[in-house]
Amino acid sequence: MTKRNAFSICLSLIVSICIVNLFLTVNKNKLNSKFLTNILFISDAIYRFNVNSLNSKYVSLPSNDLKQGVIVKNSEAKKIRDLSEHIDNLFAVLKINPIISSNLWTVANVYPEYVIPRPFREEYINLFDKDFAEENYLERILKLENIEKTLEGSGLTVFETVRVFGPYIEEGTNEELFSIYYPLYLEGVVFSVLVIDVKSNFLNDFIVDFNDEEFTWFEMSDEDRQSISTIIYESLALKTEDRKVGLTIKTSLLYNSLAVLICTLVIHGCFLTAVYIRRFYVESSIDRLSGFYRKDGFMSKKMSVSSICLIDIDHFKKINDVYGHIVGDIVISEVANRIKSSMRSTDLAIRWGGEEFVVIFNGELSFEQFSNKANGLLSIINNETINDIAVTISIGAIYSQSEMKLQEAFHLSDEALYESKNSGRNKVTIYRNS
Ligand SMILES: Nc1nc2c(ncn2[C@@H]2O[C@H](COP(=O)(O)OP(=O)(O)OP(=O)(O)O)[C@@H](O)[C@H]2O)c(=O)[nH]1
Repeated sequence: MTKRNAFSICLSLIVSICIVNLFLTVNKNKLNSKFLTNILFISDAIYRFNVNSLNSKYVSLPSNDLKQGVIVKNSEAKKIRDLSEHIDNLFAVLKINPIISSNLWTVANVYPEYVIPRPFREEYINLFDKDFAEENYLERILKLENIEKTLEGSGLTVFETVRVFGPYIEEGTNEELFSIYYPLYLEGVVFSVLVIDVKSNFLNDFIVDFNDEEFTWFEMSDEDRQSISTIIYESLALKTEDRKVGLTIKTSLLYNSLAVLICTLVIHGCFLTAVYIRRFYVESSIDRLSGFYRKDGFMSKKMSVSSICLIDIDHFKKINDVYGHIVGDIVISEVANRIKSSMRSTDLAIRWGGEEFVVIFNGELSFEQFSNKANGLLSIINNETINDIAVTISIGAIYSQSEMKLQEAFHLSDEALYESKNSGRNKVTIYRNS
């Protein structure tokens, strides 16, 4: 593994850990805020039900059809509140609440002498007949759940009288449930209790649904599992500032590691692709014969330069004609090699034409140094033959204190080159531009 690869993997790993942590934190907050918002929707729906039930009319029993959906204590109730529509509405609203949704089991409104459950189950008739034989239905619930009959003197707000009980197995149906008891008060005195029964798995299902929507892998923590009643009570009953809102939620180490691994592979893959694309781009911009950059990449660039040399092999056509094109190629390649050997890493060489090259000198360079470099190029070629051929070059150069566009520098160098060629070749002509 190369150093660069190892570095990329380490960096990808660190970035992935940060991304996964951030993702989980953001979504944990999102889950808790979704939980709280929907708890408040439940409160809201119950409040509306309360108002509606206070304003509902009374209907007579037993002649009314309503009796089918009502459990009446010893047939004593002669008049009951007509709550069918409101309780059906409440049931429908709770059914689409993401916290409860398909886990909604029963909604029941309990009055002293009658109970209106939705859905109506035959098992409830026996249950109420047996358990509530001695007392009226409401009294029994208030006693069992320790709910205040009157608000006055209790020091509690209406919301704080809510009770959450569970999990327990419901007699008759054998369903494992949580029950939320919501007492309804009129002028501070309780007149009814609304009971919402949900299957015990509701909170777990809420988290699973969230996972499906948000691609998270949250699980209920043991802490949450043991305190579902408290969590629901605190969210429903307490004032915002008193609420310790929130599910603690956990994530498994296995899934966390998997997420980090996938993330690392993706980031590292992107890095490798970027390196590959860059290499492809660089390689495709290199001239194969000389190893210099190709001219096309620089034609469009609005590059600024100060000093450049334009180098042209003398009588190259003759070399081609006498020794052949292949030898001509060898000469081009060797001339390029020799130029390259006298360049600094900051300098840049471009094959500008067939046997014409441009060398751009970057960084600080005095005129004297520049002139020495140009003359050095001349002698590095003419000092030693190439394939037993005496090869010379001519150079036209521009030396400038200030920067100018590459195209402009090239034109000036071309004029200088013309002078070198006209004055016998194997020469350097430098224009100074101040
Ligand atoms: N072998 C070879 N020849 C090339 C290549 N590219 C261009 N040439 C040839 O280079 C020659 C350039 O000749 P000219 O432009 O007339 O210049 P010259 O003969 O060098 O004469 P001066 O520049 O005036 O000294 C042409 O014959 C081109 O065919 C190449 O890649 N390989």
